[in-house]
Amino acid sequence: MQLKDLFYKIPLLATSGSMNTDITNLTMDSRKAGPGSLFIAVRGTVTDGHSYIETAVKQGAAAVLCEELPTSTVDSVAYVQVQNSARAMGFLAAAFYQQPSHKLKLIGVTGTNGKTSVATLLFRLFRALGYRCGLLSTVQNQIDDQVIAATHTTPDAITTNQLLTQMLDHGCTHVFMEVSSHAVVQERVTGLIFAGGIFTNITHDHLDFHGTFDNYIRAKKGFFDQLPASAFALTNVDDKRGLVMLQNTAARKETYSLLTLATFKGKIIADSLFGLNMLVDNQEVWFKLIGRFNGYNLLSVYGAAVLLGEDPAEVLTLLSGIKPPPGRFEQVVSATNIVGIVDYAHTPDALQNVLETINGLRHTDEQDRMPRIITVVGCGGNRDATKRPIMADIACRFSDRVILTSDNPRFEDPMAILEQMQAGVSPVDVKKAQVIQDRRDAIRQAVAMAEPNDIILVAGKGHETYQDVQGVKSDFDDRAVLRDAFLER
Ligand SMILES: CC(=O)N[C@H]1[C@@H](OP(=O)(O)OP(=O)(O)OC[C@H]2O[C@@H](n3ccc(=O)[nH]c3=O)[C@H](O)[C@@H]2O)O[C@H](CO)[C@@H](O)[C@@H]1O[C@H](C)C(=O)N[C@@H](C)C(=O)N[C@H](CCC(=O)O)C(=O)O
Ligand SMILES: Nc1ncnc2c1ncn2[C@@H]1O[C@H](COP(=O)(O)OP(=O)(O)OP(=O)(O)O)[C@@H](O)[C@H]1O
Ligand SMILES: N[C@H](CCC[C@H](N)C(=O)O)C(=O)O
Ligand SMILES: [Mg+2]
Repeated sequence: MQLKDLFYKIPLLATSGSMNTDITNLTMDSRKAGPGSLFIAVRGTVTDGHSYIETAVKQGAAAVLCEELPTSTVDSVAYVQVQNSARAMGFLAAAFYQQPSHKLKLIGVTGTNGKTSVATLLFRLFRALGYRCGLLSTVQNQIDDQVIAATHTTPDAITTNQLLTQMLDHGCTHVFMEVSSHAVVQERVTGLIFAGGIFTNITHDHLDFHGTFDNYIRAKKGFFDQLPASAFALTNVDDKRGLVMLQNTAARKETYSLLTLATFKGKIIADSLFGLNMLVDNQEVWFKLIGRFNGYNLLSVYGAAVLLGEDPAEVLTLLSGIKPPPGRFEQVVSATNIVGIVDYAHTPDALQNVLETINGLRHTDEQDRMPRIITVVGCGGNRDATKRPIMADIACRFSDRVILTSDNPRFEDPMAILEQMQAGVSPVDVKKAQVIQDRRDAIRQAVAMAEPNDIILVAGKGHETYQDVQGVKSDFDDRAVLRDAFLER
């Protein structure tokens, strides 16, 4: 494709060299640039892509897109200056891959918690309805049965358009993707045409990146602001910010609620360790998912499916048979009936929801003993530090015993993270909490402490199969560690 054909919707500030230059690939990483590449220089959080323009050119890049033209240029290379390269990259990537998002129904899910759950349920539901589908999620990307490892919750614009093209080639008609707040701010979803957007909820997270909660809200809202009039925007009106999200959207506004009037109305009849019994638009249904928060997820999935033209009764029948995604309230039960629950709760709200659910589900046993809740939890390094003391406090308030441990420390000192968590434990709860830095030892200790019928919540890593320490990812799977600890007991 020629360079000039890529600039649909992008105002150009200046150009040098030939706009007829042939472009065979796009990259924002100089290390991947080569002959035929258009290197896009993006200003990042760690470094500035503009510093690598010369390297990319030396490696053979055919053209450069940047916000600031370099002082010395190479005659055989084309240079294009734009106001915002990250934004331009969104439109360029869509143009380079010939607008794959226009040719299928792309649904985006945003919110602090529930994105993976909702996107995965939609993917499974639409496959059960007989469609070929694609999924872009934290756990994995998928084209029907083909699994493609995910590096991010929302991939960059080039990867997304490339994956959408593969999905189209496979015959996919529907694609469900998570839209993280980082992705909105970094323009990773710019240039995509969505058929629908779903908002789950917004609570404390990522304040390291967004600075303030208001900025975080604005980032999420930015996704709805860019939806076209042909799309639907489906929001949770029980969330304080549910309607704010839709304030400036051109899309058709639709709502769901467990508490009030809405386009899609649900009510929880019963919540047990075996699933949820709900009324959805006055139809009684049993679902395999657990917890009130999953009532919201299921309702949004139902609403989106109906908005996409599916038959409500058929949707409910199929949805009632669908299992939760991996690492979300996943149970591992010991031979002596100690109930292990592995859950991806890595925000204060998610942790509180899961613990409230567990508290609501436990009953006294035959000996009239109330099962204890033992929580093993940590917080990730190089991520929002302000959630650490809050999560430790929540763990203690809603559990009988707590073991604070490492999550993915990344490049931080694990003990420093744990000290910040400990600072949140209120004096009345100090006796409940202990620190065991090594996550395997922490899980083993929880198992050693547990008696039959007790519940061990291992929170924060869910489906993850590694632990990231100093940039090195070693094998680690909470579910496997728990299973082994049960066997060793
Ligand atoms: C904080 C953040 O979002 N960082 C993302 C961002 O990186 P960055 O801004 O730090 O980039 P940088 O290292 O400063 O580099 C700037 C530019 O120079 C380029 N470069 C750099 C070095 C070089 O030698 N040559 C070169 O060309 C880089 O390719 C880049 O284009 O852009 C990169 C390329 O798209 C992402 O891989 C990277 O994700 C990092 C790995 C990350 O951990 N992101 C997390 C926080 C994230 O995005 N999470 C959300 C989910 C959050 C949630 O909702 O829970 C997600 O969507 O995954
Ligand atoms: N609708 C919801 N409301 C509140 N908490 C939820 C909801 N759905 C799931 N959770 C909790 O949040 C955890 C993460 O869920 P999920 O992976 O679906 O969220 P996510 O938004 O994709 O997270 P991430 O930002 O990491 O991609 C779950 O393990 C559960 O504890
Ligand atoms: N998408 C979230 C996942 C956090 C998961 C937790 N295990 C951690 O590593 O902090 C993030 O990137 O902040
Ligand atoms: Mg996710």
